[in-house]
Amino acid sequence: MAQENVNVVARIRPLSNESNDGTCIETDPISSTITLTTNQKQFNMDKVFEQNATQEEIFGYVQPLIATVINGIHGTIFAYGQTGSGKTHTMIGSDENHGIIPRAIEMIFIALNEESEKRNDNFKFKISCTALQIYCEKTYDLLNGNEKIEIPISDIFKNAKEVEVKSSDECMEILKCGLEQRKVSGTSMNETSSRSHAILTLTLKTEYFKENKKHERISRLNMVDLAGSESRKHTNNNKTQNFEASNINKSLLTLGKVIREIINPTQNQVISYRSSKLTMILRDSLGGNSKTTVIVNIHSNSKHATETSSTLDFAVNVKNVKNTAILQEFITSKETLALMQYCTPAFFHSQICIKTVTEVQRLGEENDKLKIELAKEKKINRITNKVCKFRLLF
Ligand SMILES: Nc1ncnc2c1ncn2[C@@H]1O[C@H](COP(=O)(O)OP(=O)(O)OP(=O)(O)O)[C@@H](O)[C@H]1O
Repeated sequence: MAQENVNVVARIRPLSNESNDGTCIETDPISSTITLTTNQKQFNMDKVFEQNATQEEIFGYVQPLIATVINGIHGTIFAYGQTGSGKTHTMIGSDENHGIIPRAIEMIFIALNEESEKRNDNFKFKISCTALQIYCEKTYDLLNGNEKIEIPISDIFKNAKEVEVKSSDECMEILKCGLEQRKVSGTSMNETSSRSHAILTLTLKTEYFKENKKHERISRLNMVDLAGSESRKHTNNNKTQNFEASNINKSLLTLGKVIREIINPTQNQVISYRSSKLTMILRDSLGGNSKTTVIVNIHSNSKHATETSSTLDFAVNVKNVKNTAILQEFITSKETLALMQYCTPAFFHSQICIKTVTEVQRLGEENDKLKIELAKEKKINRITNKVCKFRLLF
């Protein structure tokens, strides 16, 4: 269970023609460095994608993370950056030019269907999805058809509507319907500006038998399209948009604060995950049990130099966050499976049961070891008795 840093990749969007002020950065893709030309400050990333990078190239970079989710490890990909920097373009894209989410869904279905064909009947899988939005510090379920019902944050994934999907097309159809409920509005910075953070989660359950043992894996892939930070200087917002922007900025500031707390812990400090809905949901992805990639989207026009600088500061900080991703596998022996027949299916699938099963399995294994030791001891006793009898004869 090795610790691993959050992986951070920068994607520079093409310069917009809002002004002819040129760019505020220089990039070196070989050393993955971005230099802010206003103060020559250098920022080191794990990878830098320049303006002409395609959606395929970006997806190619996150493919290994998706492969690990397919193999039973939790994963998170999230896009961070100022408004209009290309987060939704990167995560969702358009019908003609798919972003990470539709490509990831397709990859997962292809991989699991192939595995299923390869192993004949000895491989089953189930995929389900949830879609949430955090709008003005309230969490809503994008799949329940009623955007007005706020869902309680305590155990959010249990409270969210989870829909089982049988194909990538079905999954995309459902998520698209959900995303249509998302709060979006036209601002002076972006005609289709997201006013909420969207969190789409796929849960993958796979099972197969090996050496009379059932191997079950349950992993989650969180794909997050954050709302973008906004500077009042560059927007011409109405009252509602200003209220939304201040909530977005507040939750992004909390995200930054939590990250600074994780990387610079002080004695007895409790990380303030609970200070915002976003950090509560991303808790496992930042300093927890997940493999995480953050894509920082950069709007490099010179007039956005201050926002670009703060995005790059965020990138450098989040790169120092360490996660410990653990294989989410439950192995059950034939004996335990037999025992489980006495449980109701609901009980069987509950967390409690999984814990009980793991405990029963652990005790079973301990029992097997004890039996072997006992057998060895009996054998030694028999030999000792024989030696004693033999000695008595002489
Ligand atoms: N790499 C890119 N190549 C081509 N067009 C891009 C790229 N990145 C962004 N755009 C375009 O810029 C506009 C704004 O992008 P997008 O909506 O993805 O920004 P955003 O960061 O999600 O903004 P917000 O935070 O306001 O929702 C869109 O029209 C999008 O198509």
